[in-house]
Amino acid sequence: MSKLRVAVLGAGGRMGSEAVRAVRAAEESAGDMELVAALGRGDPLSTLVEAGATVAVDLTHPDAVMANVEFCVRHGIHAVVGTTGWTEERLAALRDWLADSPGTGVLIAPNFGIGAVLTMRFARQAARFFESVEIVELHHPGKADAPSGTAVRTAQLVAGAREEAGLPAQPDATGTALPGARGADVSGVPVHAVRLRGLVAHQEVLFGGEGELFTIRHDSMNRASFMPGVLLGIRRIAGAPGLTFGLEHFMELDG
Ligand SMILES: NC(=O)C1=CN([C@@H]2O[C@H](COP(=O)(O)OP(=O)(O)OC[C@H]3O[C@@H](n4cnc5c(N)ncnc54)[C@H](O)[C@@H]3O)[C@@H](O)[C@H]2O)C=CC1
Ligand SMILES: O=C(O)C1=N[C@H](C(=O)O)C[C@H](O)C1
Repeated sequence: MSKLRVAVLGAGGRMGSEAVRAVRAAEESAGDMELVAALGRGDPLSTLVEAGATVAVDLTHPDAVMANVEFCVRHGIHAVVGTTGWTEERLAALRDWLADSPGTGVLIAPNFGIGAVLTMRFARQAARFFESVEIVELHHPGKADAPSGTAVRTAQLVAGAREEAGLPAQPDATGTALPGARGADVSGVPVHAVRLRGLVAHQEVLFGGEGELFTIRHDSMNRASFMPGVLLGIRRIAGAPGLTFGLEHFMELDG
């Protein structure tokens, strides 16, 4: 079987440099992929074509990711995307590009951490049983966006499950508040973002009912924690044309 020819975009960054290491390590151990390009800011995207990349991993910046993914899709290069910033409008544009490039696959993974994916799944399952829910995400102070893509996705999943179950809006008697004191409202779920030196990537989903609290917490202690998910995405994306949103679709969670 031919090797997957992998390119990493954002290769000089915190996640990108870890992904370069992970792909090289997989090349040594499993031998099913090879790193053919490592692009930093300012490197031309044509390098991907010249290097014959078949899968590109994007770990750049919300301002850069759209142009990168559009280039990949238009050139039939599968993309595994960890970069955040995927609004509904952006996803709609991506679906249009993919419609013009059948056979090309794009994975958007709000979080590559296996435990983070499970957190989202379990939060969705728990949502209908509790009157109240709030999300606290905690990250390193170098993070460009707030709230995190993971927290937004978690809130959307929780909100969807609440709506399906016919739950009313959450109880909250707040009348006066300093702006931001109650967090950001994501689909009716308050999301609070903490930025603190020493943190990597962490999330708590807090559920409350009468006389009962239930907390789901996930901690990524380093960026190596995301790499099994990145490699899973690289290995699966060529067999999944179109848009896959969320690593859970490659994890056989219902099997
Ligand atoms: N899905 C997941 O599991 C994870 C996602 N992320 C996301 O990945 C993204 C990157 O995070 P970090 O590595 O912490 O950021 P970072 O700032 O350390 O690295 C980003 C790198 O991308 C480079 N860059 C910017 N524009 C570029 C372009 N057009 N082409 C090539 N390189 C470009 C920058 O120079 C920098 O080296 C963020 O959106 C972050 O939220 C981060 C951790 C896990
Ligand atoms: O910027 C980060 O660090 C992370 N970004 C992703 C997000 O916004 O959810 C994933 C993880 O939380 C780390």
